[in-house]
Amino acid sequence: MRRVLVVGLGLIGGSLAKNIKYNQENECKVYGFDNLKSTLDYAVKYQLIDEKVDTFQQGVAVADIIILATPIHITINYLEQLNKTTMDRKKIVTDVSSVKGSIMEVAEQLTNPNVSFVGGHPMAGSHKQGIEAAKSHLFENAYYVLTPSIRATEEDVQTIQHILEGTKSNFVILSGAEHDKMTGIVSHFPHLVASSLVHQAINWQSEYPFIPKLAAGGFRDITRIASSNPELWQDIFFQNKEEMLIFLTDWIEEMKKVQGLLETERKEEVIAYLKQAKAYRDGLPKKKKGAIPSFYDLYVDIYDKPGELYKVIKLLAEFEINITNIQILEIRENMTGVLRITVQSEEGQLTAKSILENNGYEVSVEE
Ligand SMILES: NC(=O)c1ccc[n+]([C@@H]2O[C@H](COP(=O)([O-])OP(=O)(O)OC[C@H]3O[C@@H](n4cnc5c(N)ncnc54)[C@H](O)[C@@H]3O)[C@@H](O)[C@H]2O)c1
Ligand SMILES: O=C(O)C(=O)C[C@]1(C(=O)O)C=C[C@@H](O)C=C1
Repeated sequence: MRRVLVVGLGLIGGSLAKNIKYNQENECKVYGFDNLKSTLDYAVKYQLIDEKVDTFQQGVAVADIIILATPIHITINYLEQLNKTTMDRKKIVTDVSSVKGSIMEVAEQLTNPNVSFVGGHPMAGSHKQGIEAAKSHLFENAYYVLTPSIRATEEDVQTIQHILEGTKSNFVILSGAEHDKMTGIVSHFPHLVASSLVHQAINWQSEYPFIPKLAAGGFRDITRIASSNPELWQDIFFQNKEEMLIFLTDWIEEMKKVQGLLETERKEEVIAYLKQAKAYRDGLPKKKKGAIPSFYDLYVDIYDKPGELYKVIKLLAEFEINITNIQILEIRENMTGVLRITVQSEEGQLTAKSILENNGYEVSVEE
């Protein structure tokens, strides 16, 4: 039995712990540590882990594999602690941090011969935080970046991939620098822009108090991520500060260019600008599901209450949405669970999403 320790049982750590516990039950025993007692108690109560440990060091002593799923600066601190810890055998250590450069800088300096570090970052998440938001299917079809340190062997990388097999994510090996450049572009910098758009609304709010009422689909879509955990994102911005500053300079230049186009009434160029953006956005790869033809799935959060499943199905039936598959992904006593509903077309998927959302359900789809 491999002993896996997950440190930090929030959204990401909780999701990974749950996933490993249920997919590797014959191969792995999952230990959990979190410095919030209520989180640790929750993990035990709802069986996201097999056993809790009371201190980081206690967990390290028992573990063969360690997953650090804490805020980035704390993960760096734990790496430094691991370096100083005497160990009787080798431990494979991975993390989930959204920034890899600063983590790898520390990881490459580790001198403890028993620590083999393989950096990790699942490219999926949510604006929610904490163990209550953990979902074992969170990483399905997502890319999962691995950044092995110099000391990690090919076999160590394979071991990490093996214990994470049940996430059904796609592993890709990148250097820390490649990772931070690309995630800076498609994740970190967009976050700053989303928050700045909200600030723009706030700044005009006193003059136009009706603004929030007009904030319909567009504003909500583009600013969803501004509802994320501010401490986490502050950490990400500063850990990837060099790249963020480069993108900020690029963005200001770009905005000045667009400002010029508007001021000088260059309508054709504005159409070309929007067309190019549309073509790129429309062409983003859809998440594929292997050799099986396209599915149109919706993930619906439901409560463990009698009649919940019936209510969802009834709603969709009333609007003549044809369901081709339905699966309860996880539901435990007194806890929210997730329903995966498959419909026949993209149109059906979007209609079902808006029907369910209008009836108070939280729904996500893979776009
Ligand atoms: N949120 C996302 O979308 C996302 C996606 C991929 C990766 N990540 C990365 O995952 C990591 C965790 O983020 P999250 O979204 O799960 O945050 P979270 O707030 O949901 O979870 C963090 C957990 O770490 C615990 N923790 C804090 N300090 C600790 C300490 N000293 N010792 C032990 N536990 C401690 C907290 O109590 C909490 O349970 C971050 O490094 C982040 O960059 C986040
Ligand atoms: O979906 C969201 O809310 C996210 O912000 C998830 C997201 C992303 O940018 O895609 C955010 C940070 C992570 O490191 C990985 C994924």
